[in-house]
Amino acid sequence: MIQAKILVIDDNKSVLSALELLLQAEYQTVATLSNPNAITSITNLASYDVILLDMNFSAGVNTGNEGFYWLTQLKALSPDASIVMITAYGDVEIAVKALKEGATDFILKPWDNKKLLATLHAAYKFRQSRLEVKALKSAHQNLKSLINNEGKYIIGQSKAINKILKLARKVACTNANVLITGENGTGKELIAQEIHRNSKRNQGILVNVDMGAIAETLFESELFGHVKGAFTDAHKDRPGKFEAANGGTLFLDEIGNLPLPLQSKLLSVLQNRQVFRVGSNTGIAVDIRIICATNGDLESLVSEGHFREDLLYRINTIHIEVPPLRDRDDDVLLLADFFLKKYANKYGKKVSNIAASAKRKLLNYNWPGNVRELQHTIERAVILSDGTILNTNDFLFKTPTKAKAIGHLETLDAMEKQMISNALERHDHNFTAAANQLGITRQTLYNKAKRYGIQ
Ligand SMILES: Nc1ncnc2c1ncn2[C@@H]1O[C@H](COP(=O)(O)OP(=O)(O)OP(=O)(O)O)[C@@H](O)[C@H]1O
Repeated sequence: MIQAKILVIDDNKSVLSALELLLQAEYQTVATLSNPNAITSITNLASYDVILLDMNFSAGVNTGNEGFYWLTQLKALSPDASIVMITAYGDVEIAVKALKEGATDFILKPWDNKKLLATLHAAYKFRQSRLEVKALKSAHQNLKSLINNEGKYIIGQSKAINKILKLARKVACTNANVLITGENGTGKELIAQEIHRNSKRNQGILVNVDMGAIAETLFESELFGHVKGAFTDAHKDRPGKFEAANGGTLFLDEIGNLPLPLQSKLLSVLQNRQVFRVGSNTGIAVDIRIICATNGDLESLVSEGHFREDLLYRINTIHIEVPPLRDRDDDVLLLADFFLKKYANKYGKKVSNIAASAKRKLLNYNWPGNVRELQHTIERAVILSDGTILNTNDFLFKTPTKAKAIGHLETLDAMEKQMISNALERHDHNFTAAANQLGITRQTLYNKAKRYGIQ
């Protein structure tokens, strides 16, 4: 017994009972309707998988026009149903018209039981595939919006970040290739996400390829895909990242790692907008926008002969340079606060603030690992915290803190204040050690720190 619901609409009562008898043996639910005007009163119409619809209802009329009318009504009320038309007055022309107007199939009266059952079964299968495609499409759509909006937004108020965001949003609506450079952990990937999110391609996905994480032997197949048998482990056809990013954006991180032979292949893809899977001579058209990133100096790689100059010019139509965090003082505390709230919430901690002295410590630190290091520092401190405030002791740095330049300070007082602050940071607020370094007594240091409001 097939777990499906069939509705038969025909004004001829003997046809209805014959069909009901035949179909009840095969299908779980069979309903009949002799007057099509009553379809609007069927509350669960959309739950019927297949509707078998007669084409003539008024006595003496056999044009089929009534059937076409009810076909349109049913399609509007239950767009996913498979509708099979049935008539005693059919010809090829009517059958073609019915299919064009959305019927799934067409049956002539008198019918052959076996053929009718086969037709209805095919119509039922067709409805199932249609529903599956619909579900997959919606899952795909959800997945895309999940990938594109991981909730990672750029936090920052420094001049540098504002300038970058302005530029990123400006170039987003074009198809220009973008090169993002900057030290590790400065937020290059977030900027690529921001560009994609603000572009017309945001209905497609942003595919991320970290060239630093792929073994060199796999580069080609990862990027361009392969066909079955192209190499020993190629057991089946597989699309590469270029094809996966079709209609969206391809983010090539650590582009400096791309070996020279593949640089030529990348250049050719960018020029011809088609990819060839490894082992295939058939080009596949791709519509993608490329964003590349590197923490290295591509100009130097070019002069050393490790990077193609023509490729560099192709990928750097727009160049975005992200400064290191140590040069974005205005962002440090904003980011620290953002990560504090994020991780306090994630780990269910009460901590909600950073002490003024600890803030100074964060500001005086060099952040060689940039925002990623700040993020991990705060996460660690939040996990280990017991109270509501993070103190200097919660931040332990292995590398030395940066000494704030004092050359630009204009008064002796300002210089002294900065020197005292630097010494205290360096010695983790150990007053004896800081006083030794400055060549003053502990008490003098204490008095001066108090006078300058250094805690
Ligand atoms: N301005 C920012 N606001 C919020 N989070 C940020 C910001 N910049 C970086 N991050 C976070 O810091 C981490 C590192 O950022 P991202 O991966 O974008 O840096 P990257 O420059 O691409 O690093 P790499 O060169 O190592 O690939 C990520 O978790 C990211 O979410």
